[in-house]
Amino acid sequence: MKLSHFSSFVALSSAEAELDVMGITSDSRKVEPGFVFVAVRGAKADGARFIGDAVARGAIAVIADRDSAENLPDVPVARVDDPRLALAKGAAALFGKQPETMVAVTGTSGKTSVASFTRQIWERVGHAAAFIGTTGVVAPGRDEYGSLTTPDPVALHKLLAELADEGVTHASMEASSHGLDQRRIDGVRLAAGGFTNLGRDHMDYHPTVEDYHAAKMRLFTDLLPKGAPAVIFADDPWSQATIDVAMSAGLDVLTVGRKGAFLELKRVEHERFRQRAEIACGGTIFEIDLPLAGDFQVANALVAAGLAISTGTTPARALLALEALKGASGRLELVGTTGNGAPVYVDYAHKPDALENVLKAVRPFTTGRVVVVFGCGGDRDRGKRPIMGEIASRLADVAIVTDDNPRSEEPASIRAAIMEAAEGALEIGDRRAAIREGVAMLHAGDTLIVAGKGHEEGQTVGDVTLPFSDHEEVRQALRELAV
Ligand SMILES: CC(=O)N[C@H]1[C@@H](OP(=O)(O)OP(=O)(O)OC[C@H]2O[C@@H](n3ccc(=O)[nH]c3=O)[C@H](O)[C@@H]2O)O[C@H](CO)[C@@H](O)[C@@H]1O[C@H](C)C(=O)N[C@@H](C)C(=O)N[C@H](CCC(=O)O)C(=O)O
Ligand SMILES: Nc1ncnc2c1ncn2[C@@H]1O[C@H](COP(=O)(O)OP(=O)(O)OP(=O)(O)O)[C@@H](O)[C@H]1O
Ligand SMILES: N[C@H](CCC[C@H](N)C(=O)O)C(=O)O
Ligand SMILES: [Mg+2]
Repeated sequence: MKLSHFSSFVALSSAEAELDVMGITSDSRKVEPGFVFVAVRGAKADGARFIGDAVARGAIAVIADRDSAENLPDVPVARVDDPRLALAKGAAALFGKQPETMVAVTGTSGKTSVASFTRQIWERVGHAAAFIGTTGVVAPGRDEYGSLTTPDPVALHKLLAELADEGVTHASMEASSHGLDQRRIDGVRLAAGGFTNLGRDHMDYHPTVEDYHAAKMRLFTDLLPKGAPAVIFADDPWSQATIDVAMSAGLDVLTVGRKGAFLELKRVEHERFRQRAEIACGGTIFEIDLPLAGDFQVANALVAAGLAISTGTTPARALLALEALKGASGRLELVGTTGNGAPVYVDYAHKPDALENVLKAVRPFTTGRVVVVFGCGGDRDRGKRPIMGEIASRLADVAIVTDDNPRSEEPASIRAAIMEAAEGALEIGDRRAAIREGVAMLHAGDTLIVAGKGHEEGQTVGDVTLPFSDHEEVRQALRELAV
């Protein structure tokens, strides 16, 4: 491809426009001959420092910040206001294809669930559909474990082009606040966007909750074309602010939930492992049997149905498809029950609102005690630790505080920060031992939630990620208890 394909977002001389581009990256270590290197300022380093390295490895052109003051190398350097945006646009131009209908969902909690549900609805109605998010990539013939919630633009556009080549026509993805802030999806052509809710998260990255909300709002203000559908959960404290932003951006605002106008939740009857919902859409009432536990899953299902309907699926087919939904791995997932019938769930609540919701969700079906095993990640928002400690001790009968990816931090000090506000909690650092203790104490009528790691397959201590699965540990503990 000629560099001239980049001319809509970088100024190029006629000689530069004729250069052949073989690839694009913001990581000098990944540069191969013929690549364009984009120097971005990161959280840890300034990419401009690596321009020399990139050129030595064969970069034929560099895109950099207007004010990066590095010595200029012997290749053309295009100056832009926003190198991350240029990276996203460049990756989109270079890979050139994506599934025709794509939606993105943002919000503090529920993104993985909504994006997964949307894919399942599309699949059910006969589309070749993909999911891209925290748990990885799911598409016809693919089920891959993931790392970032929103992949970096180069990985993302490479994947989207592969999916399009494989015949995938529909894709739903998660838009994390990091991803939106870092322009990771600015090159994606989106048909619709979704919003679930806003709570405390990533306060290590965003200075204030307003800044965090604004980062999420880029989906509506900067990424969706005017008139595109914005499916917004209506019952969250941040719903109105989000609706206002989407309205001002000229989007077609479709609200869902008890206060929803597009999909109105009229009534829900909860059972332990399923719920029956009455949903009004365009004057018709649909009665839907949702095979999932947890109030919040009704909200997630409504946002997903809204996304599917607003991109062409009929309401009847989209809502009927909810009856066959499977929960995303590790989201209030029933992994087993003890001999005396106490259920054990694995859940991904690693932030305050999620923990609060999941503990409240199981209470109505717990005649005995709610037991929770949880921790907080190292090198992440420290402020959430006592908040989650307080929530666990208030909403669970037994809280066991353990380790969850301590990373570079001292595990005991993370636990101490949680314990400070977790009155009466037990502290068992070793997560395996904590899960065994939680399982062993269950009586008939109790419920155990193992929270924080969900689908994860490792425990990161220092720089090392050791294999670890809450699913596997729960199964093992249940087996041991049975003998
Ligand atoms: C804080 C953060 O978001 N960092 C992401 C960001 O890195 P960065 O730009 O800040 O990188 P940096 O290390 O400061 O380096 C600056 C630049 O110099 C380059 N460099 C560096 C060294 C070198 O030798 N040569 C070189 O060119 C780097 O490639 C980079 O372009 O951009 C990178 C490429 O997209 C990401 O891989 C990286 O994610 C890190 C690994 C990460 O842990 N991110 C997490 C916090 C994250 O993004 N989480 C969200 C939300 C999760 C959720 O709640 O669901 C997600 O979407 O996953
Ligand atoms: N709509 C919701 N409202 C509140 N809590 C929710 C909601 N949906 C899910 N949760 C809780 O949040 C956890 C994570 O859910 P999910 O993975 O769908 O969200 P996410 O936004 O993708 O999270 P992450 O940003 O961590 O990837 C669940 O295990 C559950 O505890
Ligand atoms: N995407 C989130 C996931 C956190 C999961 C939890 N298990 C932890 O390690 O803190 C993050 O990287 O902050
Ligand atoms: Mg997610």
